[in-house]
Amino acid sequence: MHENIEDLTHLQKLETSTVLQCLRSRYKQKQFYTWAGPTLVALNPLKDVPGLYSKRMMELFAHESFTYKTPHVFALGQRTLRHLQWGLGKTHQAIVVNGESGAGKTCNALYLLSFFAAMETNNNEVPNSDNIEVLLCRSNPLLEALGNAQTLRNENSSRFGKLIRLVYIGEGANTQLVSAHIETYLLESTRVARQAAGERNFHIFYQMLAGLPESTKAELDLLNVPKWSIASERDCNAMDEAHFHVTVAALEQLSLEDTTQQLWKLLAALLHLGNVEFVVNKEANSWTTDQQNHLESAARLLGLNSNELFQLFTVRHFQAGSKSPAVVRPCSSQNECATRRDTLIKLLYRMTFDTVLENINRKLQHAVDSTFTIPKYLCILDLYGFESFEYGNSLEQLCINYANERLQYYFTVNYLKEQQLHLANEGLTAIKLDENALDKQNLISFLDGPVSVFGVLNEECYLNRGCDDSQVCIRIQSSLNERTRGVKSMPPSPRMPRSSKIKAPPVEFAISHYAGLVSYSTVAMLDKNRDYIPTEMVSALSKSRNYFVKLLLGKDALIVNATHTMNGRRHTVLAKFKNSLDNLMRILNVCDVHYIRCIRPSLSAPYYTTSPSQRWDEDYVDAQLNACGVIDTIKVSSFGYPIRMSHEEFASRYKYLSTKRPKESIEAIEICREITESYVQLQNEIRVGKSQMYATEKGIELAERWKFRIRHQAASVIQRWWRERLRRQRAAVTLQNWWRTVVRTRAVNRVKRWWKRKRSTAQMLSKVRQICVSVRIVQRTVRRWLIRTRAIRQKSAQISLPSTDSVAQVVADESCDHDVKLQVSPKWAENNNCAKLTQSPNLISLQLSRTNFFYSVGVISIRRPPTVRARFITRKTCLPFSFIPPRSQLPSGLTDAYL
Ligand SMILES: Nc1ncnc2c1ncn2[C@@H]1O[C@H](COP(=O)(O)OP(=O)(O)OP(=O)(O)O)[C@@H](O)[C@H]1O
Repeated sequence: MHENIEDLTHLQKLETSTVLQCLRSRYKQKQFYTWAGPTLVALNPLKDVPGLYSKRMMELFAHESFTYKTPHVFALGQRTLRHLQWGLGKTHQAIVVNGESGAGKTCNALYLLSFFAAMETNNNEVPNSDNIEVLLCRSNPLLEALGNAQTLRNENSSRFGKLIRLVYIGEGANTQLVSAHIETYLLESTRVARQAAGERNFHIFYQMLAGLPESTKAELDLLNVPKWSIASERDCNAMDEAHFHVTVAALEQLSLEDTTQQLWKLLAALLHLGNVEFVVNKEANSWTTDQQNHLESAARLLGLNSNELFQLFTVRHFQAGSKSPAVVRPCSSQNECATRRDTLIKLLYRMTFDTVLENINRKLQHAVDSTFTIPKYLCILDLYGFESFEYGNSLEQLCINYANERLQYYFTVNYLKEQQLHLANEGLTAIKLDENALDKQNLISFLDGPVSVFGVLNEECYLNRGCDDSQVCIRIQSSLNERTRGVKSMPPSPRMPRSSKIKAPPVEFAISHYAGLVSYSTVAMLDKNRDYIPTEMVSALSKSRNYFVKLLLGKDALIVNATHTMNGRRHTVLAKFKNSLDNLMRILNVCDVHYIRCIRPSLSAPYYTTSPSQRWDEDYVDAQLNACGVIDTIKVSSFGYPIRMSHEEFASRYKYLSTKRPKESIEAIEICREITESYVQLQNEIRVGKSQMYATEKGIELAERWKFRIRHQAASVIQRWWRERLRRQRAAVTLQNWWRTVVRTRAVNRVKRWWKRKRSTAQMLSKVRQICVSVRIVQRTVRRWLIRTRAIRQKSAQISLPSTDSVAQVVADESCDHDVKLQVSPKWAENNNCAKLTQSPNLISLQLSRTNFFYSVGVISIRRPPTVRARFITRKTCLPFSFIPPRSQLPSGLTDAYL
């Protein structure tokens, strides 16, 4: 029934049982993530799930439309990144990952980090080895080696809280990761000197013992030692050697090679120090040791004198005032010596951890020019989860549970209560909250107020009046009972049951945390809180010949000075922790906080062996859901509006959704109303408040999707219009080209025709010219022939020339032309001199108008040019010839006659 519900707020019945049922069925189906409103519930698969965090998944979730639907750690990452990029809600964003130890906080925080790194690499295309995201991922194995350890609950438990602050600049898609900073909280440094049964020291010791080459081990005197009391070599596992190489590679990649050798030296010194035991010399009223070789080695590695080092552990220095001389006394017990030795071990380890972290931060830090760009922060907080052991909860658990209490309170008050009040003020549906949840506020003041657990512990440390553990316990119990009196929802802290037979003084007090009742032991609590570092220890270290030790101390000396109260007293561990948490809360206050609640399905199920259904422990999960406040979150989130923005911002962002044309005079709130009213689906998701807009994630998702669609459509219209315009332009150009071609073709044809005409006239003229030449040649030839012939005749034959009259007569007879007849009378001819005697005596030619007469040797020829036009036919051969019609077609008047 609840199998496919991806958001617990959509459950019909909002009860713990239905929530559990839904989560269990999803876990069986290997659906490890579920939304609880804006919060992500992450169930620990307890083993690697193929493909769940692959590159392909990252690409899928980087796509916008996936963000709301599918619950996944990448979906939350993408949502947070979008809030940061597009300025939805507050400028800065934070993701709080919490849950109990082994629930999967570190894994989820790392997956988030790798997702943000992948998003950056996508933006930059070519990943550069100096890029922040690359450096961040490289620094992780080093921090894990120094700060993680195997506990009863988790093989790789982070023994420090971590706030990774990613610094971005730019807007929208141009937002870019430019810098980062890692801040740590409460490193469990007691672990370095002592560990609970079945647990291990920090990984780095085992990695070093398994992975260091023999030559280096010999240099550090680490060979042939049967047992290391702070980190037994027998506890080394198969993976330590491989992890050693990863750690060394991380140190190299972060360019911390100089630190590497010093780091091995210092850690080896700590191993040797741990082996130093103390034996009392009653006669001399002093202390000696059987492990002189370890003491010598430690002193050599730390650059100290071995005697001076031993004195630090066995001799106390007292100083009544700043001017009075110090009084020197040997330590009263073996325990005291061991405590002083452990103090040095813890101090050196803590300083090493801080120095490595500082080096990493220096690498990650890039100067951001905030004059032009406002840096935006994306913080990932991976803080230890709520802890409660059956026995021996001490100062560490008190701090851890206090931090969780404050985070939960922040969520309850700053998120739930603030929402309730705010929405009521805005005239929107008010949220009904469980009043008990709000009363948790009182518990914080029970823990850190003036009359409180912290108050008593700090006061005893400052007064230093030699209060024993049970007296401290009684004081705490009475202060708690006094404070809880009259507060109904807060049951008085129960006294731990005492055995009726043994009337032992009380050393345990209990606090009813939001996640359950936890009993704390006051044994050694004051010492832990005091965290006393003898001044002679600091001054001895400052004289060390090892520059690395001096370097570490130089930093810590500053911290020591800075952590003194106004009265000149050193800050206690609790006071320092409270301060750092106050800072953390200040950071969270300026951020939009997103939550990942990690749930471990079973405490006892062995890894890799059981099926998902076997790994499910209903009571255990139920306790964690309550401890994380998931049920409260679901109730509030089902009618909460986590995203807020001003009317102006909303109107300018989503004005595209408005169906009316924008007018300048219209107010932003009116546009907002118009938008929310015109979309039915938005009415319950986005509300118009009196001072600002309220929206759910879903509402913004819908609005963004519609805005995107509208803009897409508008872009399509513009593109279509533009393409149409381009097409028209191209068509106009085509038409113009065609018309110009037509005009040019016509012009060319005209010129061609003109040229053709011109050429044919020229040809005709040349033909006429040729004809004329031919005619002249013929004439000349004929004339010559006539002259020659006449000459021959005159010479050889005795032929008398006919008289001019007879010729004229013949002409007149032969001629049909009356004019000619008239004209050609002998007299007329002679008178008009038209009959000429050529040079040849045998040739007479007579020229009349339009008619030529030739007479020679008895033959008379009358030639009259035809009245018709001569036709000339030209062929391609260009050989002109005149068309001479047959005689029958000759015009009358043209004859050849023989005399
Ligand atoms: N998403 C996951 N996929 C696969 N295995 C996981 C996942 N989350 C957690 N685990 C497994 O659970 C173990 C514990 O997870 P993790 O170290 O993240 O817990 P934690 O809450 O950080 O614990 P602690 O507070 O002690 O550091 C991991 O070593 C891993 O084997």
